[in-house]
Amino acid sequence: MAVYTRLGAEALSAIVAEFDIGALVSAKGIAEGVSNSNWLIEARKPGRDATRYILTMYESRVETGDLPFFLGLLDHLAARGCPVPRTIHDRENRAFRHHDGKALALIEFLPGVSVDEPTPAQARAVGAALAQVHIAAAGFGHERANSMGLAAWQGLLSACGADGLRAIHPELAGIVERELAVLAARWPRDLPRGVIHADLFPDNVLMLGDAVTGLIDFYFACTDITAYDIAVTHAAWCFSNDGTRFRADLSHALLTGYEAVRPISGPEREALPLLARGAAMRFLATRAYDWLNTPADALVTPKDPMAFARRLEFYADPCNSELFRKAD
Ligand SMILES: Nc1ncnc2c1ncn2[C@@H]1O[C@H](COP(=O)(O)OP(=O)(O)OP(=O)(O)O)[C@@H](O)[C@H]1O
Ligand SMILES: N[C@@H](CCO)C(=O)O
Repeated sequence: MAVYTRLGAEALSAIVAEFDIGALVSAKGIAEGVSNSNWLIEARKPGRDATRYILTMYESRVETGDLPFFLGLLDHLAARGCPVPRTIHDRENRAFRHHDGKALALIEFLPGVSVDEPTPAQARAVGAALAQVHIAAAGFGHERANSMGLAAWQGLLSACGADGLRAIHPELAGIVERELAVLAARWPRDLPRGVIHADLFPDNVLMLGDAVTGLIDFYFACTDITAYDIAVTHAAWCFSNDGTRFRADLSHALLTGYEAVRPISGPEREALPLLARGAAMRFLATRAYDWLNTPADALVTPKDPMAFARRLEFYADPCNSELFRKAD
């Protein structure tokens, strides 16, 4: 269970008292998520119904210096009608505060559940919501470099070493060497850039039926190639979990939904096959590193790097190069 910090009832009540949300009614640790500690809390003002919130305590993977960017972005997008949670500021109008040396923030609770097996209608809605974020983020005015770009993939994979990669799968070192060389030589430099989510997996999208009710977990958000975010979302949504089965129906729906809100330009479309190889490499790199470096007794089970090696092979196959061509 990913609640790394224990907070007793007194501590939780004291934290809640720093916000103008009434008194604490209930608090429950949330098992999902691996980066931070999260609680679902309820608070009530006198004579009102209880309201739900998410309390997040940032653990070592999130830099406190990045919080003004992440939390400011949520407020910017929410104010422009995007389905993202607002932050609740404390009585001194601060978006985050500290407790026992760790940063914490209170975030609006949004209804919905994460889907395991998306339908085309759901993929379409996610594509549209992603495009809405790309447009709304344009006026945000703050920048954050992508800490998970090409240099980070190279660093993580070289830390794994060829022997480590071969221990995961006999062919993995060869795939990584070949693909990193292609990505380093051909990574686009002149495509439109903006703020991107960079990790829009199904577990970071809350849905009710076919509607997106929440995009969450913006803790990899950064300034990078806008179309790279389409590629990340494509890699995350359009395959079976193990990466063995490509879902053309979800791919078509995701891209169509996106284009209903923000057109994909000719150069962006041309670059998508390569950007998708990069997206697959990004998650292959972090998963391979975690696979080799997570202690056996850790609270979290590492995710399968081969699921993204298979996606990478799919995107690199010239037979699939038509995949991102405009349909219809
Ligand atoms: N604003 C919200 N409204 C409703 N539920 C939320 C909200 N934010 C988070 N959750 C719930 O908490 C869970 C964990 O949140 P989140 O994915 O942000 O955690 P994390 O540890 O930062 O994630 P990750 O490990 O994916 O980086 C989500 O799966 C969701 O169930
Ligand atoms: N969404 C990522 C984990 C967080 O970056 C993955 O599935 O590997």
